[in-house]
Amino acid sequence: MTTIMPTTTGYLNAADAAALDAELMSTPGYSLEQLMELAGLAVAEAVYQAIPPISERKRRVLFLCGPGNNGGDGLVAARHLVFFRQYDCTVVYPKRSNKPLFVNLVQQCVNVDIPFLGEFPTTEEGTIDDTYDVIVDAIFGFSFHGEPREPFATLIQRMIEIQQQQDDNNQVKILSVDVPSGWNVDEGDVSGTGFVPDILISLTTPKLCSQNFTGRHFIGGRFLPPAIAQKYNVQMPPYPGTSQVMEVTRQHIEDK
Ligand SMILES: NC(=O)C1=CN([C@@H]2O[C@H](COP(=O)(O)OP(=O)(O)OC[C@H]3O[C@@H](n4cnc5c(N)ncnc54)[C@H](O)[C@@H]3O)[C@@H](O)[C@H]2O)[C@@H](O)CC1
Ligand SMILES: [K+]
Repeated sequence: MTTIMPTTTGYLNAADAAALDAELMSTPGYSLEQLMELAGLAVAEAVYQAIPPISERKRRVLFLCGPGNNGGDGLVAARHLVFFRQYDCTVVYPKRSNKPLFVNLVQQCVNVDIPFLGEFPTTEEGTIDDTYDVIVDAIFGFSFHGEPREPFATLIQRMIEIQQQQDDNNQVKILSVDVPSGWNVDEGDVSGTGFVPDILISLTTPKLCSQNFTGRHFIGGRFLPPAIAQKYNVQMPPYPGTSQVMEVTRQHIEDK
């Protein structure tokens, strides 16, 4: 893991995360397409670092994509991982947005032969398919509130079932994008789903819910202008070289 200096980020609550996002896209600023492309590239890079390629075969990656921009980050990441070459990606995208941005992102995935499913894949015997190396949870991000509704509640339940049926080796890793889906953005798993990902990639800066997260934690989103960072009292981590992500520890995040 890269060691970082104690110049690092704090935690953002849901309201500030949404305000920061809006500010990034205020005029003149970034477009949503730009930010999503960079966010998705960071997610792909985090997958690559956490579950690196192996020589025997391609890694299998299952993306669970929700109805909003968190799901869009997943669509972008799936495409980038295919271009990284050692990964086979499958996308579960049950509630497709008809906005042009999302229609295009889906088509870009189809163009690189990524299969799309409407629900969590099962085996020929009808059991849950747990033969993936990694599941990317891109269901809900910082705009999630309340209790998860269907069909996404079932997707979250499937991730929990896969974790429960694994032995200590934990073959299938689960990587959540920005917020573990089903968690309250400020308070964490208050509805008691029991879902805890192995890996989290926080975009721009960690959200409050990740304060007690003890798994591997990456930060991505290398696009924060200094004035906005200062306004929200957050800092970009010192990303190494050309990397879009940086792995951090809880202490790094809190040592402001
Ligand atoms: N600031 C950043 O760094 C960027 C953030 N992006 C991503 O955008 C995300 C936020 O995107 P959005 O604001 O679109 O929101 P989300 O993707 O968090 O989710 C919103 C969607 O979920 C639905 N929803 C909310 N609560 C629900 C519930 N209880 N049951 C079922 N459905 C529910 C809403 O109706 C809406 O369709 C971030 O978390 C991040 O992943 C990137 O795409 C762009 C850059
Ligand atoms: K998520």
